[in-house]
Amino acid sequence: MTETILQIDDLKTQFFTEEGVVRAVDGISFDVNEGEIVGLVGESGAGKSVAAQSILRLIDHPGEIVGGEVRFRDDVLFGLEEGPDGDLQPRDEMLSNEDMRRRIRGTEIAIIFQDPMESLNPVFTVGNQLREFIEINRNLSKEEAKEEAIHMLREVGIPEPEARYENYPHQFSGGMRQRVLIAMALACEPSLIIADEPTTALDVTVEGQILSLVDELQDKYDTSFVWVTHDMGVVAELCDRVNVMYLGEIVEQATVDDLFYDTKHPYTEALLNSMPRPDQTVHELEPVKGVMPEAIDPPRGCRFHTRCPDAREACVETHPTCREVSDRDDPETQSHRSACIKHDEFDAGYWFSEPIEVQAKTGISGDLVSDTSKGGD
Ligand SMILES: Nc1ncnc2c1ncn2[C@@H]1O[C@H](COP(=O)(O)OP(=O)(O)OP(=O)(O)O)[C@@H](O)[C@H]1O
Ligand code: NI
Repeated sequence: MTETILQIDDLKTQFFTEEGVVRAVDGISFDVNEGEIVGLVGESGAGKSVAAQSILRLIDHPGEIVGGEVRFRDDVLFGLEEGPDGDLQPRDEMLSNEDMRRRIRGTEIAIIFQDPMESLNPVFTVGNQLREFIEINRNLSKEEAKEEAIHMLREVGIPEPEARYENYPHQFSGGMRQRVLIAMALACEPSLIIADEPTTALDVTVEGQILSLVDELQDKYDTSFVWVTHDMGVVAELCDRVNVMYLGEIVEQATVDDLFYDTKHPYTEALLNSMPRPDQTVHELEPVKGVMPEAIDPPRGCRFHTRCPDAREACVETHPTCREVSDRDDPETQSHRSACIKHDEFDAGYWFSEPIEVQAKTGISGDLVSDTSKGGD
C-alpha cells in the first residue's frame, strides 16, 4: 500500500468582505499519496489558489479557514474542535505557527508560485539565495551548500550553472527563473511540493520543457505534488489523479485516464471540449459557455446548472456533493467520484424531471440564467 501523505477533509475557506461572504473553498476533500502528482483544475475563480494556500494555512485577513481538516502524515496542519463555550477552536494537536513554518520552509513541504519574481529577492544573486536556503535548511557548511546549489541548478537544466550562480534574478529569463524556483523547492528534498500554476506565464515550449523536467525529477526524488492549473493539457501531461473544481467545490475526482476517457461530470466535459487537441483547428474549440457565477452568491442546487448543457429541473433543487460513481466491487477499480445527479448513485429524480433552458444550450449569453442563479443553498 502506498502511504497517504496529505489528507484534506471538508476544507472550507471564506473571505469576509463588505459585499458579503465569499465561499472560495466550500467543503473540498481529497488526498495525495506518496510519489503522486495530484491536479487541481478549474477556471479562474474556482478556488484553486485559495485551496492550495489553505493547505498551508497561508490565508490572510479577511480570509479565514472556517472548517475541515488537513493532515500531513501524522501532523494536523489544520483542525477545529468545539470548545467549552461551544465555539469552534483550533484542536490541541494542530501545529503551532512556528512548527508550521518549520515544516514549510522547505524540508518537508515546499511551495512554488506562479511569479518567480515574487519569490526571489532582486538584490541578491540567484546563487546566494539558493545557497543560503540550502545552508539553513540542511545544516551544511557554506562551501558544501554552494556546491549543492550549483548541483541543483544543473539538475533543473540551467546551462553553465557555475557562471549563472553569480547572476541576479533579472538576468534570467522567465523560464530560467521558474527553473530556479523548482531547484529551490527540490533542494531540501521535501516530501510534498505545492505548485500554483508555476508554468502558466511561460510560453508553450518552455512550459513543455519545465513539465518534463518536473516529471523527471519527480521520478528521481519521489516527491508528491499538488499541481494547480487551469489547463487540461498540463493535467494530461503531468498528473496521476485530478480534482476538478467549480465554484469552491470539487465536482469530479478521478485518475487522469478515467477523467479523460470516462468523464462523469458535464463541467469536466466542457473543460475538455475547450482544450486544444491535435486533431482540431482553433476554430473548432468550444470555450465553456457563460461565466462562472460569483462565489459570494452561488446558484442553488448544482452550482454548475446555470451553464450546464445537461441541466434539468432537479439540478436546481438538489445540491450534489461528490459520490463514488465507479464500480468499486472490482478491487482493481480506482475511485472515481462525481457530483452530478444524472448518475444513478444519486437517485435525485434527474431522469424524470424536465430539461431547463440554459445559456450553454442556446449559446446566447442572455438573462436566461438569472432566475435560477439567485439565492444560495
Ligand atoms: N483576498 C480575497 N478577498 C476576497 N475574495 C477573495 C480573496 N482571494 C480570493 N478571493 C475569491 O476567492 C475565490 C477563489 O479564488 P482563487 O484565487 O482561489 O481562484 P483560482 O481558482 O485560483 O483562480 P485563478 O485561475 O484565476 O488563479 C474567487 O471568487 C476570488 O474572488
Ligand atoms: Ni489561482
